[in-house]
Amino acid sequence: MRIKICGITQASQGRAIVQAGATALGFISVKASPRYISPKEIARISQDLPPCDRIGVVANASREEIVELARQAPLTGIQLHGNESPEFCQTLRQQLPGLELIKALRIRQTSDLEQSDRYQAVVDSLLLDAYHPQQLGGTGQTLDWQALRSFEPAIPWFLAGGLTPDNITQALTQLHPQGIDLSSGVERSPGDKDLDKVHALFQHLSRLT
Ligand SMILES: O=C(O)c1ccccc1N[C@@H]1O[C@H](COP(=O)(O)O)[C@@H](O)[C@H]1O
Repeated sequence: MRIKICGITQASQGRAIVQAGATALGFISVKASPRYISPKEIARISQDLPPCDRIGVVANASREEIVELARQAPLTGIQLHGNESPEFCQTLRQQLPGLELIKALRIRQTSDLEQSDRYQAVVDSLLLDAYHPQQLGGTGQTLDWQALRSFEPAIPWFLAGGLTPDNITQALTQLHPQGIDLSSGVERSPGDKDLDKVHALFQHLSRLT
């Protein structure tokens, strides 16, 4: 299973998190977020990381802004966390053929899962996050895992939204995503990761396998 820890702002924390077992790190390129990090800083942190996927998280950015982000920072993928349309994703995929595209869907009610049908041919992976009226992400709000049990898209998906070391076992006994994504659940404050929580997460995960 892929394990993505999002909202990295410090090189030493990024390194320690990959050494603990994360397969992917997420960097928030959304200026309104308290976890925002510039492309230059992403490039600096990436220089010293063990091998891992490096995902830039954007929300309602223009194609030009995303292409520029990918030019400045050595990313392996882009997570689209806003209201990007399937057509937008398809064109972006043609512009950035080497990069993984992850489309985040913010789920308010079970019927919102139907949106996924329109994205499966134009992105590499999906990510399900909880809906919040004021915040785009990093909210700490969980999804109704029971309601997701029938979610079986044709492409890989990440479960996100309020996952923590304390609830990950419960989530993964109900659901079998190809990846999980955690941010605020392994933090001391926005952008400052708590390595004790990260290690606790991997302990819980090791008991599941
Ligand atoms: O973390 C942010 O600040 C953020 C801002 C804008 C878009 C996405 C953001 N984070 C994403 O939110 C989810 C879940 O976070 P949490 O575990 O509930 O705190 C995760 O996919 C982050 O990539």
